[in-house]
Amino acid sequence: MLNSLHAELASTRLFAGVSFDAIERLLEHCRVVEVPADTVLLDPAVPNEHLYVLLDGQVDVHLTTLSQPYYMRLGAGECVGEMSMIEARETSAYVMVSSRSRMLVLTRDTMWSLINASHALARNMLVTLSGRVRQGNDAVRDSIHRQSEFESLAFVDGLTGLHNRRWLDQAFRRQLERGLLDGKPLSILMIDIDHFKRFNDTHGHVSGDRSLRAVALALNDNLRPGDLLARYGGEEFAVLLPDTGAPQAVAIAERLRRAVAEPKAPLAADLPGLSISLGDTQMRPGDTLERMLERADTALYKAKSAGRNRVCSA
Ligand SMILES: Nc1nc2c(ncn2[C@@H]2O[C@H](COP(=O)(O)OP(=O)(O)OP(=O)(O)O)[C@@H](O)[C@H]2O)c(=O)[nH]1
Repeated sequence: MLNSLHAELASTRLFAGVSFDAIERLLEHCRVVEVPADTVLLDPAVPNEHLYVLLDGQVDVHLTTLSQPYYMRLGAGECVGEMSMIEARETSAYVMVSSRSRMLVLTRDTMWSLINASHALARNMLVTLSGRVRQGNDAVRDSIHRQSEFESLAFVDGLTGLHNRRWLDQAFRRQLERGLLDGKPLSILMIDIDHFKRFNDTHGHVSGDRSLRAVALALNDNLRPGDLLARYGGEEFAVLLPDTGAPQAVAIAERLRRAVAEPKAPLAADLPGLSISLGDTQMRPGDTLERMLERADTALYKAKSAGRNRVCSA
């Protein structure tokens, strides 16, 4: 019986390469148990008194609650409960038996006796613990990565893929502060699609969305790498042109207007074309983002009143 157990243990992480002569007597104190599926083996709220070496079956590790998906699934050859055994503390996770399992159960005393009796087992324990630390680090890194993905998603407009108003508020403000310090010129354009309500009413919202994306792409394709573009809201866009004075800003605005009115490769080729109106303004001493946006908006309103599909300056 013991010899067949040795054979099984020899293929586990904890007992790999361990000479059983030195520990045979200690193993006699251990139990091999069968545990049905859905048994909660470890629970952070319940003190743990055992280390389990999985001989057969499968257990799931859940980090926060058992109702959350498992974080890690462990099979034959793995062990659980070693950290709480060594530290004599509560377990750091839940462990639930996910399919009927056979396990060798060690008490804390037996575990320490085994570690004292076998260098190989002590080394295996170190390697196991180091693996747990690495898994912990990986989990932290993944969660930081996911968090930064969520944060960057919070700055992106879902329909057009452009940056959104929240991003604009920060990025434009930062750039304006830099401009005020450097004393270099800086311009802002406000852009609005012409008669977009009529377009939606005539062709439907789905076509409206496609055209909105096509306009966003045309704007993006016709700006320089350092220019900042955002969807301001609805069918309105805003552009910040760093290091750009009035004549150049008007030329860029004109290039954007043409790119939409006379697209080279229209994305929504099956839909009627659209035009945009633009208002531009330049940074003045002591300017604020709000004042610049307001002036650009007033200029845009002039462009609309003057017949649309044109650029007007503040
Ligand atoms: N399809 C679609 N339509 C939108 C979206 N956001 C805003 N709109 C529509 O854009 C239209 C804007 O209408 P208005 O503000 O009256 O302006 P307009 O019809 O473009 O007229 P002018 O600006 O004066 O040329 C509204 O009908 C909105 O519903 C969007 O994400 N998708």
